[in-house]
Amino acid sequence: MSHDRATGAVEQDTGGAAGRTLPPAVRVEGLWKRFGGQIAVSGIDLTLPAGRFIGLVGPNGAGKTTTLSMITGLLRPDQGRVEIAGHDVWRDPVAVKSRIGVLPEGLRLFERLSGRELLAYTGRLRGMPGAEVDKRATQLLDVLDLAGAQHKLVVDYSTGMRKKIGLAAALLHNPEVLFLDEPFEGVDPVSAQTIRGVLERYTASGATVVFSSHVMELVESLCDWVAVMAAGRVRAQGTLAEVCGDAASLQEAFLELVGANGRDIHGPSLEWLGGGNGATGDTGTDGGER
Ligand SMILES: Nc1ncnc2c1ncn2[C@@H]1O[C@H](COP(=O)(O)OP(=O)(O)OP(=O)(O)O)[C@@H](O)[C@H]1O
Repeated sequence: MSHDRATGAVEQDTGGAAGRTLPPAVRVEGLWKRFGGQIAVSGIDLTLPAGRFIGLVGPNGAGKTTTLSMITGLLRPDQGRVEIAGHDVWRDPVAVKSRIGVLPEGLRLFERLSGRELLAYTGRLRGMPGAEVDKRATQLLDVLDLAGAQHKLVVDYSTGMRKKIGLAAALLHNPEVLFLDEPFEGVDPVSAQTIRGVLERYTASGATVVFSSHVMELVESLCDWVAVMAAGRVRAQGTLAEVCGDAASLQEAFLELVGANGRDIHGPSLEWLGGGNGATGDTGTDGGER
């Protein structure tokens, strides 16, 4: 495989195993999205290989959520194509949706169902046999440490519990590709470890995880493939080693790629900030006590 960090061009390793050539988990060509005058995603190309743990990183407003929404069929692109496991997302939505699991940002759940009922309902929507749904739900609730809360209403779940039940719902039908938007945000370290264990087990079986995150250390420790976005464009994509290049860490490579390295954080604009310099910054003559 060859790779160009600057343009993000990648000659694809197709993930072929034992003479079998797998299509990439995700292939994106010329994808655009505008919101009024704002270009959120600017004609990107992405090829994400199957069977990898893939991190999509970028600063706030880079276009990660918009991209993931278009890839998973939640938001219609203005232009461009998306294929998942060789199926066109917009021409063949049923084939695609049966193959993917999605944990979107700001996940909306059925709040008046219990965690177990939510999984039962998700299984029925997916057309799965009830006994199989029951078996998998019990295992997922157990592994994700939600067994004790399975009969509690989702509305009463904490942020971390909501992420975990959302993940269980996304995994229930054993998808080929799992998309997670900020899965670790608002999650405590114990729950994060649990989620991480489940995802590692899932990818070890040959499935693909694509997740967005701002936490470079996390991406560096979990992912073997990374795509970096900034200002609606893909700045680099490839294996972790390729994207890092000569940089000491993904964090350093990231700052360089998004053009934030050496940015002056000691400029004059916040000179009023910090203790001991006067509460109001009022330099007028009427400064006495009232
Ligand atoms: N529904 C919308 N209407 C208008 N503008 C939008 C909408 N959704 C996203 N945008 C804009 O598109 C750009 C990309 O947003 P997006 O949410 O995809 O970024 P992101 O990389 O996920 O950011 P973050 O890391 O902060 O979640 C931003 O400038 C955002 O303001």
